[in-house]
Amino acid sequence: MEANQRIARISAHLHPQNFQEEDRSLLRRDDCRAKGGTPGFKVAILGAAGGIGQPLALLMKMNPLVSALHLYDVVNSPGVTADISHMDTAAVVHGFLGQSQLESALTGMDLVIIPAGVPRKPGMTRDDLFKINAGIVKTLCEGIAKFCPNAIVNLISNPVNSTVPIAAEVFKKAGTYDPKRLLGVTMLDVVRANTFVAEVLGIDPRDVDVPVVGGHAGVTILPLLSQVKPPSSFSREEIDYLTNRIQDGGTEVVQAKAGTGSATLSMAYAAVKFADACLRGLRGDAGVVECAFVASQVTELPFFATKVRLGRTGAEEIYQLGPLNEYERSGLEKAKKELAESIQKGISFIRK
Ligand SMILES: NC(=O)c1ccc[n+]([C@@H]2O[C@H](COP(=O)([O-])OP(=O)(O)OC[C@H]3O[C@@H](n4cnc5c(N)ncnc54)[C@H](O)[C@@H]3O)[C@@H](O)[C@H]2O)c1
Ligand SMILES: O=C(O)C[C@H](O)C(=O)O
Repeated sequence: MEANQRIARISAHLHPQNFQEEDRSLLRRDDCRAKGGTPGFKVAILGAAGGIGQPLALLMKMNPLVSALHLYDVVNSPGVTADISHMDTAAVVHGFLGQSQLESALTGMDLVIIPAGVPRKPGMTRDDLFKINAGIVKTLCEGIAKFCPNAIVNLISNPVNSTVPIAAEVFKKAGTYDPKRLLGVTMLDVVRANTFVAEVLGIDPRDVDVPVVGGHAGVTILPLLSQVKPPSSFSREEIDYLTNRIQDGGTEVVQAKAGTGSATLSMAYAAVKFADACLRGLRGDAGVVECAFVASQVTELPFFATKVRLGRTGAEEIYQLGPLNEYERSGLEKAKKELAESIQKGISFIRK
């Protein structure tokens, strides 16, 4: 490559506002070249300049499985890109600003993570975000269907119980839908559940595994405390305390942030934990199992969060719920009632 081409390539990914059509082929070639020669996956973050997007970009830049990291937003992506790109880790970082650069941001991606959209303020439910976020998710998924239809999608934008059905409908309309590749991110519920259960048991949260099923809002978040690992028993008081705290974890943060947003740092941690599991699955690692909100036949609902096995093609196996106690069976009925409405709301938004 000529010296002037090398400079143009560097300039194009540091200053996405100056991005020219002819830069595209240079960027593609650059994406194929992981610094240090390590092969890896290409990952895009849509909403990369936001409260979740920035720490998520930081942590993905540190992930050795990532060779190219595309940071897309409608504002501020040049600054975030310049900042993150100075980290001396292998992933090559490119920034993309605004709808006209969505194609370049998405082309060739293996994994697309979507934290784009508005967060809650105190007093709001996640469903109150539907009005704004439904349209954002629709537009971004139309881009994915066009420019990287085979990518795995990790959808974070709320209300997840509705945005995942929206994404599915967009992909169906475009003829690109593969349920295995569309995953609603519920990992933060598991991260919280592991932490709160570990506090009660007085053990290291890294040694705890709590399956959290259902969906990602209020009563639809259903921790299965009877299936906690290591096997543990809880008093009725502890079960009530843990179930409520896990279901209200998001609200706890929204209230503490007092109008400035919702969980961003713990969410970025959870998103990276989940994205890393997806990438290990894509690489062909065996036994990668995490909870996610996916198309499912575990209940009568078309989508449901359970443990899934992640493989080369996405969510390759959806696990059944396992034995539930009376408390969990009653929680499941409440969860399904609310979930059914949220799922239908998402589907109707596209089919209307
Ligand atoms: N699934 C979960 O567990 C979970 C956890 C926390 C937050 N969330 C949700 O994640 C979303 C983002 O939260 P946040 O705190 O990062 O919000 P934020 O407002 O800080 O950031 C959102 C970013 O999205 C960008 N954006 C808006 N429209 C866009 C578009 N059309 N294309 C690309 N980018 C666009 C904004 O410019 C902003 O940078 C919210 O909907 C929030 O409720 C989900
Ligand atoms: O609670 C929110 O609005 C954000 C997110 O869904 C969370 O669980 O923290």
